[in-house]
Amino acid sequence: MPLMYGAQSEGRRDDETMRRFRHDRFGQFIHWGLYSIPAGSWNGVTYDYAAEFLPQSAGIGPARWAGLVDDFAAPEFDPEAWASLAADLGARYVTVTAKHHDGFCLWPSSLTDFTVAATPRGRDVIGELVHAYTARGIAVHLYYSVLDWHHPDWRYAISSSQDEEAFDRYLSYAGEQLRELATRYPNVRGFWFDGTWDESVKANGRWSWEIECMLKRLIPGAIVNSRLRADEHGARHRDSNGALMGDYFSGFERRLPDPWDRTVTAEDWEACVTIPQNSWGYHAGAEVARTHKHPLELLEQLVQAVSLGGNLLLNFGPRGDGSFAPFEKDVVHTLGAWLETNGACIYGCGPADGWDYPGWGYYTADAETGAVYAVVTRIPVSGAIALQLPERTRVRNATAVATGRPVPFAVRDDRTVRFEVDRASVIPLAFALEVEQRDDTAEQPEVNPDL
Ligand SMILES: C[C@@H]1N[C@@H](c2nc3ccccc3[nH]2)[C@H](O)[C@@H]1O
Repeated sequence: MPLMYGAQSEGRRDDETMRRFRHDRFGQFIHWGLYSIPAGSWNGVTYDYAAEFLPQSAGIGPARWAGLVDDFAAPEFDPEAWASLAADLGARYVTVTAKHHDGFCLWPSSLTDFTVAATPRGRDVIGELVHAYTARGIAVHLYYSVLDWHHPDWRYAISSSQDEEAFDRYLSYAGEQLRELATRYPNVRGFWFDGTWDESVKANGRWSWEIECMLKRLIPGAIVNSRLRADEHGARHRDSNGALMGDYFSGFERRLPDPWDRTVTAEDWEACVTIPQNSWGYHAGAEVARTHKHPLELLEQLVQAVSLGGNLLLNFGPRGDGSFAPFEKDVVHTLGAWLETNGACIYGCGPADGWDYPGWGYYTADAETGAVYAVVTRIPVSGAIALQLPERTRVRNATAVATGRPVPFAVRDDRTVRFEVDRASVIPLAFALEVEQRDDTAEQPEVNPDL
């Protein structure tokens, strides 16, 4: 159907900025704001729901919530230390909350007083972070919530002409804030939109089209996630013709596609996940919870995402004072150390065409060289890893990515090779496979069944 405000382009972007985003594969999400101070509790009551939802959970109105501005002193906020942490994690980009649903701005916006400028130290948090991350070669994306609980003209739905006039004022405010962000911080790489599911926003597809045009005019090559967009019929993420809007699909929140779902490889996409079960902002309960994910679970999610052609955005919620909790530092050390020696199977990689999901782990392939990686995350009781090869494919040799040492394997038949894996191996265990195509006339591979 003809659309005025559908997808602005067809297919994958192939410019340098998007190729870099695709190559990066791994990003760090940062949720930090006023919600980080109460950390899920209010007036002595702890609310289990996500910490950044405390105003809703505890019924705190905007005026009372704004009282937290005086407490946002952040004595431990150290942008260079945050950038070092991102580098240690192995993240190639960071997405930082410039404004979350509560409407508090982490930059000194001229459009409202509800910003860091009103805090005791008045630091331009976004400006200092953009400088520190960029200086470390880490790209920055700015998170912006269209949903805004603080602004008096926010509406969930439009049911009167007064609502329409108010919400038009709100969209003008949000549009000017986004212009301000793109103008103040022109070297950010992208914008991560959220809070766009309400009827009021879905009814304003033209506004979302104009925002995408404006940001890409102010910052040529800027990357925008699909959550910003609605078309004129209210279709989100993909327009009414099914075409992806924005530059990558960002509908996977606290979940990944199934490891065998190859349909997702048709688009660029990113999944965002938390370390606790469900809190993006710092929740004091997470420090003692036994429910947050083990670092190796998170690492497996990264490998799974790459095996399906996606990026993983892993969330960290700094405490109100600007420090990071020990359980988050554990994740940084575990993932960073593994990526230090195994990053070849992640950065610059994507799906390994023709290599079906094996169950014991994932296959990835280097997008440039075609090198295939087998990444083992579950060692079978037999200790034997069987690889089902694509047709007419031969494995010439295999090396352990972490050590570079050759790894023996048995050719079981013309479609199966088998590795013996030490069950005490540190997993994920990545093998680099040198493969070649066999033509039909070539001799059958030498089978050594007794291995
Ligand atoms: C990326 C994540 N998206 C926000 C969000 N808001 C929601 C409202 C309803 C249901 C799920 C939500 N996730 C979370 O607070 C976080 O910022």
